[in-house]
Order: sequence, then C-alpha cells, then structure tokens
Amino acid sequence: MTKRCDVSIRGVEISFGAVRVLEKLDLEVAQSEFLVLLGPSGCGKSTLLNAIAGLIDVQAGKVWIGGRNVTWEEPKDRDIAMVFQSYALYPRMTVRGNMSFGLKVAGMPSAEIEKRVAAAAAMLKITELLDRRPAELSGGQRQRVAIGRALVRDAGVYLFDEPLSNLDAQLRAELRVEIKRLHHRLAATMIYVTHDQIEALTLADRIAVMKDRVIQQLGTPNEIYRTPANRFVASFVGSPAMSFVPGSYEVREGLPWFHAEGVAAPLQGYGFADRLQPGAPIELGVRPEHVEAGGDISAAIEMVEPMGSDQLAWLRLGKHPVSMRLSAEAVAAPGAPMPIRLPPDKLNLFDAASGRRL
Ligand SMILES: Nc1ncnc2c1ncn2[C@@H]1O[C@H](COP(=O)(O)OP(=O)(O)OP(=O)(O)O)[C@@H](O)[C@H]1O
Repeated sequence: MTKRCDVSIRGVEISFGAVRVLEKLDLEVAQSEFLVLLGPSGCGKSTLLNAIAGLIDVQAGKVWIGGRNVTWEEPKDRDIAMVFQSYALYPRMTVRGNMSFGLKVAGMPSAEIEKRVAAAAAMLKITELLDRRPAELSGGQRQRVAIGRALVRDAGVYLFDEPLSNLDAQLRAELRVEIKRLHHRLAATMIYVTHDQIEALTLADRIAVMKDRVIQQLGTPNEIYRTPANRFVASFVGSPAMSFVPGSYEVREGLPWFHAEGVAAPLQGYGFADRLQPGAPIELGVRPEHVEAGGDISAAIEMVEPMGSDQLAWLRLGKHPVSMRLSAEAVAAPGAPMPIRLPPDKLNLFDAASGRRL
C-alpha cells in the first residue's frame, strides 16, 4: 500500500426533489486520517459518502480526492474502494473469486492478483475461507470478505457505509478492533459512516457529527465528548447519556451560579465562552461519571441499575432526573439521600433557546 489520498469537500449541496439533504457542506479529510461521519438516521451521512464515491451527483460544490477535482468523474476513476453494510458479494463466486473479480476486470496480471488476495486474506484472517462461497460464511466472515475485496484494490481512500450494523453486538465489537488495527497498519485514508456513537468514539481520529443538513461539530473524539458544541451533540454522544437540567444563570455576591427549582450549583471555574445576563435561561448538562458524591447539593437516589463493572444511580435533583456512575461496590438504596457536587470544570452549559454551548 502506497497511495494515501486526502479528500476535500467544498460547498457541496444535494437535494432529492424538494428535500434538501446537504447544505453548503465543507469537509477536509487529511491523508491517512480515519474520519467518522456520525449522526442519526436520515441526516445525510450516506448521501455524503455516496457523493464522495461518485454514486450520487452533487447539485453544487466540488469533491477533490488526492489533489484532483473528481466532481464529475465516474466512481471507478476516483481511486476509492467502498465497503457496504449489505456486503454485496457475488453469491456464485468463491471468496477468492469475489476478492479478485474487480482486479481481473481491470486486467491485472494474475500473479499480482494472487499476491494481493493472499495478503489481504492474511490480514483479515480469512485465508482458510478462500474456497468457500458467501452462503457458507457467517455474517462476520462475509463482512471480512467485503473489506478484503476493498483492500486488494489498493485505493487512495476507503469508504465504509455502516459496515458493522448487520452484525450482533459481540461480532461488531470484534470487527471494530480489526478495522482499527487495519487502519494502524495501513495508515490508509478511511471515511466511515455510522449512527453508533461508540463505534465513532473508538475508531475515529476525528468525528463529524451531522444533523439537519450540516456538520454540527468536527473534532477529535475527546473534543466531541468533553466539549460538545451544542445540546444535540451532547445528547447524541456518550453512553449512558448526559443528563440535562433546565434552569437559569444567576450571580450571587459576584459569583456565577446555576439555578433551578430545588437546585443551586456554583459555576466558578466553568470556562464561559460568552458573557451572560443574570436570569438568562440556560441548560446544565452533566455526564454520569462527573457527578461526585458528598457535596452541598441535595439529591436522592430513585433507582439503581447494576451494569457489571459499575452501577448507574438515577437521582432526583430538584424536579429532574440525573444519572450518576457509582462503583460496583458502592451501597446505594432507592430512597436514600445522596448529596452531590457538580464540578464546574466538568459541566456543560447550553443556551436554552439555541442549544449552543456557552
Ligand atoms: N434516492 C433518494 N431519493 C429521495 N430521497 C432520498 C434518497 N436517498 C436518500 N434520501 C433522503 O435523504 C435523507 C438522507 O438520507 P441518507 O441515507 O443520506 O441518511 P443517513 O444519515 O445515511 O441515514 P441512514 O443511517 O438511515 O442511512 C433522508 O431523508 C432520505 O430519506
């Protein structure tokens, strides 16, 4: 593998009839980067991937791959290889046949084809399956073959459209690690579509979170998780999910506070990006692992979910439910009081009207 292309999407717009799916979308993917397009069903991530592949025409804007404007080039001329959710294998061909077919059609010498198929099969641990047909394979094995078929192409960019969503949870986790290993080994440019935030957090160098025709936030998994740009990103990423409490911003004796019915939390130490007027409606967001036991904020345990390695306690904070991560050994009984602290530097505050991070 030698080719590693960058990808540049500039002002791309796509509509289906009256439905606008992508609006003036810009995105730069670096050479060797693993970029994940993450978002809820219908947000346009597959449409964007298909536009990069050349399977859908753009109505405006440009697509550049490896320094070439490929906006009007056929998929086969774009130096890409794609892996689909549905595997799309030829049922009558063996695994070897499936993996070599594209190269044969392209007129590659058979010795070179054999070399590439053997190398990809070894990497994906499917060497012993080369003479089987797709019907004789499990779902996980089929997807390995589909990935192998993309790898032998030695493309400048690999595109994955939800490749793991047809697999059960355990296989998904297994193959996820394989894909990550593959990326480390090949340092290939990969663009990967998923609606699974765990997949995005574990695989990506950077994540583009999409909703409502645009990219809501582009950042490393850490940035997306720690400093979500808005309430949507905050609620979409993280499992168990962030808890939200609507309230207002107050100033007491010169210090900033969050206030809601039955809740007063100090905000000194929160890195405000905006100046706020006292009384401004804001929403507080806190992740379960950031709620600390033993503070001045009174709360009570309503319910406890054991999760194996730890427990998730559901607290009532004023009128609002807030979840808190507890160690597996912690004694937590429904009904018990649980005074807490909300560390200001770990909190997330959002403008109540726009949802933007403050
Ligand atoms: N060929 C098409 N004709 C009309 N509408 C389409 C077509 N393809 C997609 N759409 C619409 O465009 C929007 C974006 O679809 P897209 O498949 O890109 O979403 P997605 O984020 O990949 O979702 P999913 O995870 O469900 O595939 C959806 O509202 C979908 O209904």
